[in-house]
Amino acid sequence: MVKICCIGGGYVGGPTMAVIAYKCPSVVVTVVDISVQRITAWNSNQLPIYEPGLDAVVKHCRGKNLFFSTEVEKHVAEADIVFVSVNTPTKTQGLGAGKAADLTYWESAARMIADVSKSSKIVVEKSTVPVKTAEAIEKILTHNSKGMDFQILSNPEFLAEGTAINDLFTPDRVLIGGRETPGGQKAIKVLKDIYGQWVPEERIICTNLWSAELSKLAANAFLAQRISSINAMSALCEATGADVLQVSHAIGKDSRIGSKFLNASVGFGGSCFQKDILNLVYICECNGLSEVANYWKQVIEVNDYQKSRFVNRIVTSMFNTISGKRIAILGFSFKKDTGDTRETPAIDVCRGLLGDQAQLNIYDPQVPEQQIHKDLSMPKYNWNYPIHPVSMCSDDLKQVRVVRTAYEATKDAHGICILTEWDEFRSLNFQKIYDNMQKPAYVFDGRNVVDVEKLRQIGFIVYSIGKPLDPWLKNMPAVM
Ligand SMILES: NC(=O)C1=CN([C@@H]2O[C@H](COP(=O)(O)OP(=O)(O)OC[C@H]3O[C@@H](n4cnc5c(N)ncnc54)[C@H](O)[C@@H]3O)[C@@H](O)[C@H]2O)C=CC1
Ligand SMILES: O=C(O)[C@H]1O[C@H](OP(=O)(O)OP(=O)(O)OC[C@H]2O[C@@H](n3ccc(=O)[nH]c3=O)[C@H](O)[C@@H]2O)[C@H](O)[C@@H](O)[C@@H]1O
Repeated sequence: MVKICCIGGGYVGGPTMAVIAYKCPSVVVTVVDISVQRITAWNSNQLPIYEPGLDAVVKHCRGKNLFFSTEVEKHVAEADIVFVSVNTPTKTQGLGAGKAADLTYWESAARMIADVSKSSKIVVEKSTVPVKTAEAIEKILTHNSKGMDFQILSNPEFLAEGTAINDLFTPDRVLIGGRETPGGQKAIKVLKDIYGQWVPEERIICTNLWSAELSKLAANAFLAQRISSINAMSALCEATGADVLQVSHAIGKDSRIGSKFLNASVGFGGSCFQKDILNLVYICECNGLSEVANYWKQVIEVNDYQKSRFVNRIVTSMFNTISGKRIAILGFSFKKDTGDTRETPAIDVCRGLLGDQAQLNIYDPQVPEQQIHKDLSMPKYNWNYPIHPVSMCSDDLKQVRVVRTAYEATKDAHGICILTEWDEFRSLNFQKIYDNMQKPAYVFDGRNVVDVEKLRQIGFIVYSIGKPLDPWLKNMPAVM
């Protein structure tokens, strides 16, 4: 019986291992984490992450062939295959600060594997890492191997939050990179046989280690680039009277371009796009490829521009002052169907509004109040100037109220900002909301979820990213 241990029970480790256990009943899977709180939650009815469909998968296997434990060393020692799915955030200090990946957690996991192992193992990079990380990990493991054989595989994860279970059940592809040696190829086959229990063979791509590592960074860079491209177009649409929804529909019909991932928005968020592109930029710079680095950096510059453009729109639309005005923030997570707020555009938008002295009523169906306060009060690292993190003034933070419904958030507000595309925002009773707001009442839709014409008929002044401007906004001074 194959024993798998996964170090790191986060957004990737938890769902990925749950699905392997579900699809491979003969494999015993144990997820280990140093966070007692997370493991306790995995063993409870309140899982540590909100992900549609995850509860059912976990309940089906937990206690049978899926286990969650804080006994990290014991389970690593017993495993045949060790997945490493620890966090790899952007470095905030020292060499490469603001861009390079911080591999502290990864390295300590690798050293621990070397220390506690008493048998040969396959070690799988599940975390997203800089290309050539496997080489460093190999060195750590082989220098401490005591004669055991460690094969390193790169098996990056492509799931997206909010659709993780579906993505894992029917992945577009599974990527496995390994050494081109007999030992490396044998290890690839072991992992391929596991995925092969539910993923069709033609969807399992096997490459060398460096291609697998780089493909993960490249995939995220290409995806984020599409969003920055359509967001750049959204600014031009607003300036010219074109409609970004019509433009994305028209270009997406070209099968070479394709229709997915062309939704203009207030900006992309999430724990990975910015981090992985910065990492790519750093690797390019280290390899002397400054033109390539600058090209990818621009994807993030446009994303930052889109967030500040949105804040500027709000301020100028409201007579250039939002001081003391109450603004309802609908949605705080970085996308719908997740409670994750890492790098959510809502943080930058809220900080921008608070910096202009607004009062905020924030509502999100999945993000707890304490998380919102934590996110807004944390010093903000600017990736260009990482050594000067900016903190919010504590008086500004006192202007934040977290509420429990969209109706509560919008009561007596001057304006509404929609920052996450939660389905429930599409079916709100906007007439009722309008009646309870200050006038003129504004809606700033950062996700193109509302019916602009319908809201204008009710009486709202509506701004929707990339849509033809409301006559009210056209007469306001230029904002960029
Ligand atoms: N979040 C996502 O949707 C995706 C993330 N990734 C990548 O997967 C990796 C993990 O991401 P997330 O799961 O989102 O991170 P996360 O922060 O949710 O989870 C990481 C977990 O690792 C644990 N950990 C850290 N060091 C440890 C150690 N030495 N021993 C045991 N546990 C340890 C932490 O306590 C934490 O619970 C990252 O490299 C990320 O870039 C890849 C694809 C999708
Ligand atoms: O490496 C990772 O962490 C993952 O990053 C993304 O997944 P995720 O960040 O969970 O979610 P996405 O659906 O990609 O959305 C990211 C951000 O882009 C925004 N977005 C997405 C699509 C779009 O058309 N427009 C747009 O603004 C979303 O609202 C969200 O803020 C990738 O889609 C995954 O393939 C990858 O595994």
